[in-house]
Amino acid sequence: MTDASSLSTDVAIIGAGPTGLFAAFECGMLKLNCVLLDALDEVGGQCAALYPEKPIYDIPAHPAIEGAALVEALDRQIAPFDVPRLLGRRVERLTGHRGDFVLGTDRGDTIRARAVIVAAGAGAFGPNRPPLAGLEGFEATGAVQYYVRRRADFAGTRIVIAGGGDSAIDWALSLKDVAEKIWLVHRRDRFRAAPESLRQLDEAVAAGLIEKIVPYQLHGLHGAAGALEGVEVATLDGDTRILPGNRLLPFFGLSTDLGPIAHWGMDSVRSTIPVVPSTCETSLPGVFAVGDVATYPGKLKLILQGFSEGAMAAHAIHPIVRPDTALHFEYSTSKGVPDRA
Ligand SMILES: Cc1cc2nc3c(=O)[nH]c(=O)nc-3n(C[C@H](O)[C@H](O)[C@H](O)COP(=O)(O)OP(=O)(O)OC[C@H]3O[C@@H](n4cnc5c(N)ncnc54)[C@H](O)[C@@H]3O)c2cc1C
Repeated sequence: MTDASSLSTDVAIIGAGPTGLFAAFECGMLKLNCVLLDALDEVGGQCAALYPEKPIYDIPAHPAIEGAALVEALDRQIAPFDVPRLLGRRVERLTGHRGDFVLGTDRGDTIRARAVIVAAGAGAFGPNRPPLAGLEGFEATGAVQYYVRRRADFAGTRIVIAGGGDSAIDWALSLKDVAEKIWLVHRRDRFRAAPESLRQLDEAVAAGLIEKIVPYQLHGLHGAAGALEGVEVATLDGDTRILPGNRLLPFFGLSTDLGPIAHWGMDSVRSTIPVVPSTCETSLPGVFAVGDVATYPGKLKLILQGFSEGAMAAHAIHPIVRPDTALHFEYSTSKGVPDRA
């Protein structure tokens, strides 16, 4: 849906990442109507926008599934419920109270909802960018990128990868099969990643497929008109060298920002929203939070945890929307899912 401007629903779900999509399924199973809203033009949140080709290994019953494939499967799972979606719209305003909320988007849409699920993940997420002179010009041509959407785009390139965590190492390992050369730059001698990744990194370094550049940090970019010809790196003592890369992939983490959500009156702590662990209700009655944006003691920012939070929130919302109908817990049956082929 692209031009709807006024809608009424049982549940408004802000964020169509993996947990927002699955929360829509759980609402559907309980016969609660919902609407999905997302600031991005496509569903899937981080999985679609940041790592569509990266395998995910910790989704139950999927030994490995790529980000895009997971999103496609979640989307197929909610298809029977015909959930309206307002994409490319950022929710800016939330007013009202438990049982009667009004949401407003930056495109002028108005959505009335009896309950709200905030599945906003990292909020307005973006990469932490290195402070290098002339960076924008190289970003504009794609010589500097922060995500790998298609490995094929890096075929035959000479890539400088910067960072010392899982993303830097995983992408170095993944791209070594297509790139001409990979340098892995880190300001410390030691990398912090899963033991198996570190083992594979040692193997690739020994085989000459990846060259570790440590302890160095990014210092400058060389080239003209957006064409990268070299990446200058420096030690803390000021020794410099130039790596003749034509692509730079800095992996310095994501900066997170709740954006407008921070002004809706809910308690928040460092870009997350504390919730009651058994229901996922926030400090604002009738507003629930699930997935990466939700926090409570023991919270793991994993997709599988977001799925279970979506189920808990949907069950907690049922009495708000259907106060006169008792909810008898049932296992999933075809009864709950309309028109499944
Ligand atoms: C490189 C990488 C690898 C990862 N690998 C794994 C892994 O192997 N296993 C795993 O479990 N997790 C992994 N994760 C983490 C996983 O992607 C997140 O836990 C997951 O995406 C959280 O889902 P979510 O739906 O809560 O939020 P998100 O995926 O962040 O989606 C939130 C959505 O909300 C939207 N939004 C935010 N604010 C608004 C607003 N005001 N109005 C409208 N829309 C809004 C955003 O546009 C976004 O689309 C990885 C993350 C990264 C970056």
